[in-house]
Amino acid sequence: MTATREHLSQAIINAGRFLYGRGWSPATSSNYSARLTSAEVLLTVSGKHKGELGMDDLLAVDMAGQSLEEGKTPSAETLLHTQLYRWKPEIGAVLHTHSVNATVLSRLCLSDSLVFADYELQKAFRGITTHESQVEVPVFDNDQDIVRLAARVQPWLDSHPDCVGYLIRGHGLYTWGQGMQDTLRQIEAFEFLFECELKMRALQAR
Ligand SMILES: CSC[C@@H](O)[C@@H](O)C(=O)COP(=O)(O)O
Ligand SMILES: [Zn+2]
Repeated sequence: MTATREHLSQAIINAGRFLYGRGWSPATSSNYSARLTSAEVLLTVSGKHKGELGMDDLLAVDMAGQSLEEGKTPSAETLLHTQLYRWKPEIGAVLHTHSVNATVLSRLCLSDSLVFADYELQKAFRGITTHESQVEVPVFDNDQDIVRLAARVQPWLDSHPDCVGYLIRGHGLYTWGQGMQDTLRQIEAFEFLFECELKMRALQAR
């Protein structure tokens, strides 16, 4: 195993323990990846418990999402990862989670996107320097056909080069960053904003 692969594998395993511990990757849900080279991505295999990942629970895929390792099945959502690495060469890690708050908020949102504004924590996202900004998060309808879902995500990415993440309705969150630490910070920031938004809505409904 190369030093890069070993290092990235450990980063993914650690991320899984953290995200499962926070309750954001329950019941084998979620998938995680990191860029190995310009042509290959290290990704979780399908169906494993994400709090108990081992070195063997990761595999390399090419940028078309094809497995490069016999006997291992890549995540069912591989294409949603590889499309992000193809979209921006600076992306080094992608995390997909299934928190309760992401699931509930995405179901409450009847429009095509959520907009966060006036939260100081927006500055946790790459490129944002003030609360006086807007973070728009698109919400795509869920689809078991991942090719079709990826095809609906792509035009949004192409027309929103500053997009920092998206929700899939009733399903979960995708976000990305230059490295695993950036991406974990964005997951935490999203989860904070989702919880604030749900609390605000609950109080306003009284
Ligand atoms: C346990 S249900 C969640 C899955 O359907 C899927 O959405 C998911 O996130 C994990 O799929 P996986 O194939 O293990 O990467
Ligand atoms: Zn999922």
